[in-house]
Parts: sequence; C-alpha cells; structure tokens
Amino acid sequence: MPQTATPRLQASNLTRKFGPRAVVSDLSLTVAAGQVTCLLGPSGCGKSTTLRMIAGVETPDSGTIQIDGQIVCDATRHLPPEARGVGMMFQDFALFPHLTIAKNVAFGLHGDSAKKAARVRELLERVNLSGFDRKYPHELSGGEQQRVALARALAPRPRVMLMDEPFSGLDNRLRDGIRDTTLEVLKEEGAAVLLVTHEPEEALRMADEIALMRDGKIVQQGSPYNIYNAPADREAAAFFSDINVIKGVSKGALTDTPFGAFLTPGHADGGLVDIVIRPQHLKIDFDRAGRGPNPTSLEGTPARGVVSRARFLGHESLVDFTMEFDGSKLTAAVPGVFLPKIGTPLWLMIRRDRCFVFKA
Ligand SMILES: Nc1ncnc2c1ncn2[C@@H]1O[C@H](COP(=O)(O)OP(=O)(O)OP(=O)(O)O)[C@@H](O)[C@H]1O
Repeated sequence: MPQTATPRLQASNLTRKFGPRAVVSDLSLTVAAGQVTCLLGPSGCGKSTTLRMIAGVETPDSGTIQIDGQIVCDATRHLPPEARGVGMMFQDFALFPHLTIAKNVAFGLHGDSAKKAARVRELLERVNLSGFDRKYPHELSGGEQQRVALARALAPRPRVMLMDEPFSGLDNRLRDGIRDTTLEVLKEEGAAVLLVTHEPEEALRMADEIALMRDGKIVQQGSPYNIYNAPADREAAAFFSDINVIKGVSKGALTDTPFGAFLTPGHADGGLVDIVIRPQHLKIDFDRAGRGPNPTSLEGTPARGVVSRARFLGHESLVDFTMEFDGSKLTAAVPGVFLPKIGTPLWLMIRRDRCFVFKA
C-alpha cells in the first residue's frame, strides 16, 4: 500500500480521564484495512478504554477518531456506535439464546432477505459451521458459539473490527485452533482489526503489528519480530519472556562484564547499564576440569555458574544458575530435555547479537 493511503482507522491524541487520573493519555495509532493490530499490555493499562472510545461507547476527553478519513469523534462530533461501521467482539460475546444460529448471524443485517440468507450462509461456511443454521446456541460448544459470534460481528461487513480478549473465555486446548480460524476469516473479510489482549503469545500469533501499552500510553509499536527482538526498554523486553540482567558500568562506550566487554555507545562514562538477554540466548557448555570453552567473537567469554534448579517444561528445559563471579542468578532455556543435577558446575556464554543494552 502506498504511504499516502488513508488508514482505515486513525486514532489521534486520545485522552480519557476518570477523576484526576488519565487512564488513556495522548494515545495515537493507525490500522490499515486488512491488518491486525494487537493492543497488548498488562491489566489496567487502558486497553479496553481505548477500544471502547473507538467503538463509541466511551467518550474521550480529547482527541480525534477517523474511519476511512471520516471523523467519527472529535471535540464537537460523536457518532454513535452503530453509525461508525465497526464490529465488536468481546470475551462475553452473548449470543441471543432464543434465536437460531442463522438468526443470530443475521441480526445486524438489513434489507433483501435472499441477500441476507446468502451472507449468513457464506459466513457460517467460513467459520466451518455450515449445517448449524437451525440449531440454538445452547446446542453448541463454547468454541462453536465463539465462531458464531465472529460470524455475527462480521456479517454487516464492518470497516473496523474491535475485539476485546475474545478468546480468554475458551478452553486452552481449543484456543489455538480458534485463533487461527478467526485470523483466516478476518483476513478474508479485510476489515482493519484492533484486538486487545494481555497475552504476549496471542499478540505474537495474531498480529501484523503490536502496539505495546503501559500506563495509558503506547510505548512501542511495530511488527511482532521487531517488538520481540528490539524492545524499547527493559520492561518491554520482560513482557514477552523471562529476562536475565547483567549489570555494568559504561566507560568509553564499552561495558566490561564477566562475559567480556559489550559495546554500549550512547551511554555516559560511569553510567549504570543493564545488559538484558532472554533465557534462550544463553548457551551452556560443560566444565572441563575447571575450564570452559574458548572465547568467541559471537559469544564472548564464558563465565562459570552452578546449577541451582532445573525444570522440564515440555518443549524446553529451564536451568537456573548461581554465578560464581557475584552470586547472581541467571536462567538458560534449552530446547528439549536437559536436566543437570543441582550443584553441577557449567559454563554460560551469551549470544552477543541477542543482547539488549539499556540505561539502568
Ligand atoms: N468507568 C470507569 N470509571 C473509573 N475508572 C475506570 C472506568 N473504566 C475503567 N477505569 C479504570 O481505568 C483503568 C484502565 O482500565 P481498562 O479496562 O481500560 O484497562 P485494561 O488495560 O483493558 O485492563 P484489563 O486487561 O484488566 O481489562 C483501570 O484502572 C480501571 O479501573
């Protein structure tokens, strides 16, 4: 899409206060048609409030919301939800119990009944529920009901689809399959999707773009790959996985550590530095009569630690170490089964290209 194309959804400088507290603060984001953006952040950071303002069920104190370039909300205008062309789906998606599945899906449709029936058929097929049209919600499983709710929300061809934790009420085993089906249908329909979640795995799985939120603000927005591999700060890194932190002091754009020196450009001399590394980017090597492997340019100098705990998590093993150099704790993740005995001395190396350096 050319850079100049009007985004399907554009929220600019949204602020919402409850009493003196700004729950959403000067928040801006855009979502293109056919794109899924996940608003990701901890509980209470203002995700739902943001979504509700875009839906039109909450009024911002300031800011502008545009859909296809049309202002639906600003200081003087406030279109009601039904006039915005948005579809909504929440955790508590509540189908109408007294209506058949077909009537539930047709609920938001108007006009020609043959066209309505065709649209209902099309959507039930998309969500793999052809043949369920005459059933009632109580005859369906939770996952099936969830797919009906998706079909109902998409039936009127919303320009923007707003989803608030839509999968959190579902059984863990069902969830991945339904996420994938949902994503497929959303992509086929081509709406701009804003999906609220507090689960990093869900955002990584679903999103074209992640907007990471904290305290009412977006702290970083980008592709899942970039958000995971180039986090804006230590908290952003820690939101996606456990992290290890190695502390140091920058001097001449270098920080010396027991794992060798790290380049720390832009950090003042004497400035405290956190070198952050995810557990899967620590490499373990065996102790050879008190000696470790040779230093390499990719992995720096090895440092010795003693195993303090080892756990098997199914797809990987997590091994905790107490480091000899200062008694600090580090955790390494190893694919598959690796369960060394407590007290075993082992050597750790750090993938230098996978480190993040932040001001402490
Ligand atoms: N109507 C309201 N009146 C007062 N405070 C509110 C109101 N609605 C939300 N809040 C507060 O605003 C903050 C943000 O709420 P919001 O629901 O937007 O967060 P969230 O990120 O979606 O959290 P969660 O993931 O737990 O749903 C919370 O501290 C909440 O208590």
